[in-house]
Amino acid sequence: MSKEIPVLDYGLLTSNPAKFVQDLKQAASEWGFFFLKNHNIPQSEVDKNFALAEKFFHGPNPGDEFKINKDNVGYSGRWQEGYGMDDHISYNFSGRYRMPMTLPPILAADYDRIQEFKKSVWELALELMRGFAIALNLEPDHFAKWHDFNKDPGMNLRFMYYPENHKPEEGQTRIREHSDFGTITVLFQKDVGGLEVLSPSGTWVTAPVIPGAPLINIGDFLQIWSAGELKSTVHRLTFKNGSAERYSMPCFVGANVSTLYRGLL
Ligand SMILES: O=C(O)CCC(=O)C(=O)O
Ligand SMILES: [Fe+2]
Repeated sequence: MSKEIPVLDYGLLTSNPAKFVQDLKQAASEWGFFFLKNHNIPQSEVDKNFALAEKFFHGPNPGDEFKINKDNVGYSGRWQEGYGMDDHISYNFSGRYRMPMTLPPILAADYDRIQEFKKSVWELALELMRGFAIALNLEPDHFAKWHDFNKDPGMNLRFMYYPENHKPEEGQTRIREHSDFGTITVLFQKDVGGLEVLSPSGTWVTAPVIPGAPLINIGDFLQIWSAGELKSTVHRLTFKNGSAERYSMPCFVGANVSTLYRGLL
């Protein structure tokens, strides 16, 4: 079993699909986490998002009207999560439909581009779901067919900012230990790492930042849906692992909001 988070080559999907599916299954059943290189999401778009996030989080507080709403869209300030102990700021671009004029002005101009970006991540996640289905001897669309981007996608693209904080108090974290609840998460990291992942042997392993390779993990629902074959793994960011300013961009991909999960199991 690998001591490090596996790095998968998406290029194998065309050159050697059987090997890709095998790697995918091994990574997801041992670690529940893997890096993916040679995917088709343009790095230039990822860079634009991080540049925008930097402008946004360093800009003025967007104000109450842009605070996170019942549709899980909007801004959350410091210490609003993790029972008041998590030190991060975020902006959630959930779902598919939203009028640009309701976005904070700094983000509004990029609305269409961000929706396109979400769609490209969504499509990548669907290809991975097909790989998982094949790996588990299910029909290829077994998971993917419940994820229709044109309906009511269970998607949240999140800009995250961890401010520099050299004096955290006892018990404070950047993001506390948790697993993600959906199907698949695709995490883009900028330049500063620090994410810790619980390894198969039960030790915390710090994920590197691999330029051009997002970190992908299985969510709770895919773990349940695969009868535990694919693992939803606990992860966290503590201050022990660094206090420098950090940007990340997780994209949480989940089944359509209208899906009655109970019927799928
Ligand atoms: O910022 C990160 O690297 C991880 C964020 C995360 O795990 C989450 O938002 O669920
Ligand atoms: Fe997470």
